[in-house]
Amino acid sequence: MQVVVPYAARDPKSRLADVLDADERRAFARAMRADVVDAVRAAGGTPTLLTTAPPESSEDPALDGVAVAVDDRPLTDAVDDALPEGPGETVAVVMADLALATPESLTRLFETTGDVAIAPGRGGGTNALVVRHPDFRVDYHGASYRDHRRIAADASLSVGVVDSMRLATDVDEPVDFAEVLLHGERRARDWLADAGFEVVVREGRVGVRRSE
Ligand SMILES: Nc1nc2c(ncn2[C@@H]2O[C@H](COP(=O)(O)OP(=O)(O)OP(=O)(O)O)[C@@H](O)[C@H]2O)c(=O)[nH]1
Ligand SMILES: C[C@H](OP(=O)(O)O)C(=O)O
Repeated sequence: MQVVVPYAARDPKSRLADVLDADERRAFARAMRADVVDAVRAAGGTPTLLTTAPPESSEDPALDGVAVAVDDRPLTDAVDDALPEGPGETVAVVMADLALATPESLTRLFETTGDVAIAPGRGGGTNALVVRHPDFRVDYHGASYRDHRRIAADASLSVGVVDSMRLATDVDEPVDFAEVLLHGERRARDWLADAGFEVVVREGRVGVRRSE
């Protein structure tokens, strides 16, 4: 399966700016991206990094052999351009900030039937998609899960939904670090741990703190 992995290269993960400086956000975003690319490959997918700017050649050995498409238009336009253009084509879209994605969870997504299969994100977004029909188009940001269901319904397309904690967890805000530290198994978890983040329980609630 062809799998597009969108990646915002210029100022990644701006909502983490309160806890990570710009270099750290870039490094953490790359760690998540590497985990996603590995998981896609292990699930039998062929990843193409859809990035707003070309990676520097020495930037990331995890991208060795990965096709790169540079498109600096907004996310929706860039992804739309990568979707199936004719019958019989299938393209998946898996966001680069799914730090908990595993080969097993992606295999479930890839095997979910429907003209469109959607893995919703917590908070109303769309973390991953499989598109098997040329009439489907994306509309990201906001309540994009609802918007994507509506777009599919308007085009009389069938929709499968994947109920997956791992695919529902995109890392947008510092509170999401707890999920990565608790459930992550690879680079993104190690990056946070190396940067001094740890899970804390305060008044019965799980949070994170960074050691000095
Ligand atoms: N190619 C491409 N990818 C994007 C763009 N905007 C976001 N992405 C990627 O899409 C996924 C979801 O992005 P968001 O969480 O909405 O945005 P973000 O840039 O990662 O983070 P914030 O700056 O905190 O909003 C991530 O993998 C991003 O790297 C874009 O304009 N173009
Ligand atoms: C791309 C966007 O991500 P979010 O901003 O919800 O993390 C969405 O899922 O529509």
